Amino acid sequence: MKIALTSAGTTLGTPRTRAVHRAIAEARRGVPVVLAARRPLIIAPAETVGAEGLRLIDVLSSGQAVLLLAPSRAAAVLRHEVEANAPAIALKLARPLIDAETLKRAADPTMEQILPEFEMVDAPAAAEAALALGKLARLLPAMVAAPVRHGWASLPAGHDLLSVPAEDLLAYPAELAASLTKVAEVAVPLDDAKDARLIAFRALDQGIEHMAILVGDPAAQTAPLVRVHSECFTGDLLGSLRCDCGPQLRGAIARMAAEGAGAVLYLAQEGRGIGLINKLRAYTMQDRGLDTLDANRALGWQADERNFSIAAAMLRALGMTRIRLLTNNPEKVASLEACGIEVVERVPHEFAPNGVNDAYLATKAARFGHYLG
Ligand SMILES: Nc1nc2c(ncn2[C@@H]2O[C@H](COP(=O)(O)OP(=O)(O)OP(=O)(O)O)[C@@H](O)[C@H]2O)c(=O)[nH]1
Ligand SMILES: [Zn+2]
Repeated sequence: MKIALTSAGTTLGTPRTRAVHRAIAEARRGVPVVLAARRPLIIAPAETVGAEGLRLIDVLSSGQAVLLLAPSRAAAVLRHEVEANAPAIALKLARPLIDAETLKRAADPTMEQILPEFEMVDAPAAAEAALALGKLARLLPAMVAAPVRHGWASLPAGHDLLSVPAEDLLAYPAELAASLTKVAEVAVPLDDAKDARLIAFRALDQGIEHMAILVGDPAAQTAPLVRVHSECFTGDLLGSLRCDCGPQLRGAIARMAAEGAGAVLYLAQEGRGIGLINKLRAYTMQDRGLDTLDANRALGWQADERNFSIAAAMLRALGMTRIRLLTNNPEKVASLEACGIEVVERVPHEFAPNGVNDAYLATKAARFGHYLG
């Protein structure tokens, strides 16, 4: 099959999310994809593209090849300031594209920073969508990109690449929230709340499920107690002392049990939406002296990449649009209200520092504006 035919979203009336899911799978394997736009690009993540992928880009593209980075990462690689609000910064790459290892190091500040001098050039128009694909794939937001060669669609078999519309990548977060469906509901008595039920929500995104943990019958209350909790493998499951997530999760459930009702939304948005592996990389940067916010930025991510429209959609499906929110985070309140949820009260959810997470909590107060201590 040739490139033009694989552009899902327009063929057979398939939802526009389908091309994005396929592109995510290709990106994670390091296979280049065509970014369909007025000036189409062939792109692949710096983190996963190997020698073979780079060779394919060389064959299928012409014109200036670049490495696209988020401004916060580009500034470190270039060793000078860049426009912080630019959608992406482009660094010139010489052809043939041969050095996959250097590209990986340029993407990843946790690796040894043996880097050549890079030169900044104008970013292509579709650069933001290219970086969006890296982020959706939970890879480092660093993409190799080059203009698609004229006549690319008539290349021999074996060179057929998936094509994904740039606009579909940018529209994806909103499409995702709209795709949520309730798929299972069952009683699961918990240590801290015997009268608990789990309701699973599935979005059209590769099987990551979001859970609602209901204690009692919160929807029957005029403004039930709700905790919107982002998944934390290290804190929730392993009891990591680096954060406060474990005590916040168990504490929320215990409090709801004491009140007789409440709901915890357990969102598959690990590491404030950057994914577990990137959170572990952010921890490495924190061990080198950065705080939690600057560590995210050093990797090319924003401080908080969560999509709270998913939480709002779940609350609506559960019949809870007027809530008391257990949180210390003013952004969470604002984000939910922006999605149409009425937060009638913010209920503090503070736990004492444990000797390891003290600086993390202090940063949340000082730099994220959390109501703490
Ligand atoms: N990127 C990153 N994520 C972290 C770090 N520490 C914890 N997290 C993640 O932060 C998320 C926890 O956020 P929440 O519990 O919703 O907390 P919050 O936004 O700080 O607000 P509260 O409602 O007050 O707790 C989880 O997904 C954790 O994995 C870190 O150092 N870096
Ligand atoms: Zn945590």
